[in-house]
Amino acid sequence: MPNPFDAAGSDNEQPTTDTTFAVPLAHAAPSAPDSVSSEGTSTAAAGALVNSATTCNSIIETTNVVRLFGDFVAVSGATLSVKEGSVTALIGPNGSGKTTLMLMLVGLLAPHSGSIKVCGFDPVTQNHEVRSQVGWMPDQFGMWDTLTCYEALVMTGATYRMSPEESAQRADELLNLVHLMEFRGKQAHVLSRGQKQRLGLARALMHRPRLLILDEPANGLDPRSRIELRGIIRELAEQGTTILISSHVLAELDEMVDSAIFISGGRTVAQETVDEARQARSNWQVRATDRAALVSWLDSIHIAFAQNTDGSVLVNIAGEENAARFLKDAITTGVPVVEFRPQGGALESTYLALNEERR
Ligand SMILES: Nc1ncnc2c1ncn2[C@@H]1O[C@H](COP(=O)(O)OP(=O)(O)OP(=O)(O)O)[C@@H](O)[C@H]1O
Repeated sequence: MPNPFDAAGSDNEQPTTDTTFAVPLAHAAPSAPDSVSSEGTSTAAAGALVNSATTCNSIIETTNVVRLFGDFVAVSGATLSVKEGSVTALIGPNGSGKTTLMLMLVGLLAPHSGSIKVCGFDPVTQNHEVRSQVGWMPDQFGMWDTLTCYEALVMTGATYRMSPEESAQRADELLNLVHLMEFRGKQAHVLSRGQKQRLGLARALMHRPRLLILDEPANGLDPRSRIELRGIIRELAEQGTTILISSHVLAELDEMVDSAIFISGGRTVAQETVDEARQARSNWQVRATDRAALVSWLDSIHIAFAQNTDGSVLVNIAGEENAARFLKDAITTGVPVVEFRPQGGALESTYLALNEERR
């Protein structure tokens, strides 16, 4: 039976690649710290897999999670907490361990040490419970290529023990949501990369998961589809779905998420809200129609600045309140400011600062 989670491979495989879809719904016991096999891990009795949740404040809690591949430490200490109902970004450079961590959260890889709780359940020993509540969209699309889009979704519904009627209805609802209705009867292999991403998202949403984990979902999407994806994510969040999303496009995340977890070298290094990140920004770009007047005013108030090639200047002001005061003073003084904005996105600033520290 197809695996809606796209099972991870063994230690020698890249775990993000979909390799097998044969997952019985009643599972065998785990043998951590090996990779959780596609044959599954939980001793939970097979039953309806569609989300029927209890509530908790932190939907994800991890403490000192470590994952090795042979001698290589891919995740060396991940400690994080994701609040129920939030949209949280997982941000880090290439190879920092984001996918490995996500695979452990969804129960497709077992940690070597540390603890993981996803809505109170251990993804290894309570794999069945975790899967019933989590929708997982891997960064690489693996779909049963010969199935049509509609069949692929209905098949996913079956793996979650949804009734044929419910699966059929949900499949059409989701094909509409991700704008793939015109491909409903087309085999998945004819889809473009971006269309496959969208089908992957629909698949992850089939069982109305309480928690959605998305690994670089915007990969391969055109600008319009990216905007739509942001809309879908915000809408799901408004409906109460908790979302953990990894992406390298930080400017997009600024608009999409409430908070971010930063990971570097396999270790979680910071967690902050987007509001906090905005507050922490200190580089502001100012442009005036009369540049000489701007420069002379900055000199008179002893504010250091750097001149940009586009005619604007860069000033360093700590905190948004000070920035607002600076702008008010400039205008009151008669400096003809036409542009005043923070340089770089909120999360980008934190990301750069954190990675600068590590250099
Ligand atoms: N199955 C595996 N076997 C050996 N090494 C692995 C395996 N999976 C991941 N790694 C290594 O673990 C590290 C973390 O990989 P991971 O895919 O989690 O990073 P990432 O942060 O998701 O990167 P990216 O942003 O490029 O997608 C990398 O150095 C990677 O080569």
